[in-house]
Amino acid sequence: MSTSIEEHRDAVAHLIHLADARRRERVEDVAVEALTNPRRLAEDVLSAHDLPPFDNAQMDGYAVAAHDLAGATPQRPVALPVASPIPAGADTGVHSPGTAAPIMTGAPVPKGADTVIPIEHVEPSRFDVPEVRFSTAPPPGQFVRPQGDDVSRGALLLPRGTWTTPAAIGSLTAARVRSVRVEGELRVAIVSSGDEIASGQLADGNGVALTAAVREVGASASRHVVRDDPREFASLLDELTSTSDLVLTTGGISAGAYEVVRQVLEPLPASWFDHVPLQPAGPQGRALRNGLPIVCFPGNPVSTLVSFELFVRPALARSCGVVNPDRPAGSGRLAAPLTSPAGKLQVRRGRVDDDGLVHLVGGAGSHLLSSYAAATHLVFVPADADRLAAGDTVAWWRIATH
Ligand SMILES: Nc1nc2c(c(=O)[nH]1)N[C@H]1C(S)=C(S)[C@@H](COP(=O)(O)OP(=O)(O)OC[C@H]3O[C@@H](n4cnc5c(N)ncnc54)[C@H](O)[C@@H]3O)O[C@H]1N2
Ligand code: MOO
Repeated sequence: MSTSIEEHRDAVAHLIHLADARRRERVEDVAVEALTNPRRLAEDVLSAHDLPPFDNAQMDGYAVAAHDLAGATPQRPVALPVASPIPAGADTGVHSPGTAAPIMTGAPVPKGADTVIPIEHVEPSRFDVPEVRFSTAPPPGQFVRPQGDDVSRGALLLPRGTWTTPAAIGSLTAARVRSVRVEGELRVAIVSSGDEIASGQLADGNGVALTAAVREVGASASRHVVRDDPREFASLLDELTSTSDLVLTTGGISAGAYEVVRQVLEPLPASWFDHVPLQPAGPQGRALRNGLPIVCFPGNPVSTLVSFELFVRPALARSCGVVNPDRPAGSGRLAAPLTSPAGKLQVRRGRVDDDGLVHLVGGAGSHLLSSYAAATHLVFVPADADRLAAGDTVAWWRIATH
């Protein structure tokens, strides 16, 4: 009895779990500016500074001492002479009592002033006048962002386990943290096999596509090409054992005479190479070699990408901390009839229109990569159906993100 799609998916998820454990064994110091992919902080980060670093204005307006405006009303406004203006970037100065100093958003509030009056509440609403009037008594502290309001010196800035999102990186940079200790990245090696690829007769479309797919979920990827030579493949795997957490191979697993991936890996104790009831991407494989998890995809380009979507992407995205690791799923009515191999789950490429109708894009052939590129959805035709009529309901995953 052949392995079910679910069994293979679960076994691959276990391999990715092992890959994730390899990743977690490593921590490294990384420059904050180099944190392009989200990483997990491996330790608490404390702030060495108050943020904001000084009391500063929240509004463009006038800095005053609130007690100078005590008793101000529209009927009895208080007039104050205008002091020197304070732009953002100025040093913290000293406020002259009984004056109002023009102050810009973010500029340091001078010692002795405690309140900012927005320019629109000042009469006249201008900075280039010798005197201004105020017709309300503000509460002390109004529109002043106090030193240390966001985080105070010595306090926890970001706890261990935080993902380095743009906000986290911004926060670290604001606190002048230059590098942080983070958990290792999940390093995925992508190995394309085949003399036709190694010689350049065909371009390594699969390797480049998988590299992009792996990076898209936040793992790091390296791309390698080997000839149909078992020794070359084995020696590359030896090398990858210390530099990678997971290997994805493409090609070399079916029934031909030069199936290098299968030849090298199938004899290993934990290996499995067989077909799952799926079209395309029927032939599949997996192995564990010297502790290195390896997932093997068929070489046809559509088969490779469908394999990645079904068997690897959800678990890999979960390991990389993606909040919604599964593709958005739904269902809709077919725009036209189709036929499908009985007994196999068929995965077609499609688009869903504004009315929810599902249109197939291109044929079922696993070499039709440009139709895959034109599609926005994977469309699933159940194993128990060998034909469907227009109007029948099919399930889909939305694969387009742009
Ligand atoms: N006698 C049988 N032949 C085949 C069977 C079968 O069951 N019995 N299965 C077919 C199916 S289905 C598939 S899928 C392929 C899988 O074969 P492999 O995984 O061994 O892949 P290759 O033979 O190496 O290549 C298949 C195809 O893909 C092209 N390819 C390979 N690598 C790349 C790459 N990196 N970039 C772009 N294109 C690539 C390669 O040139 C071939 O055209 O086996 C069928 N045969
Ligand atoms: O399963 Mo193959 O992946 O049909 O082309």
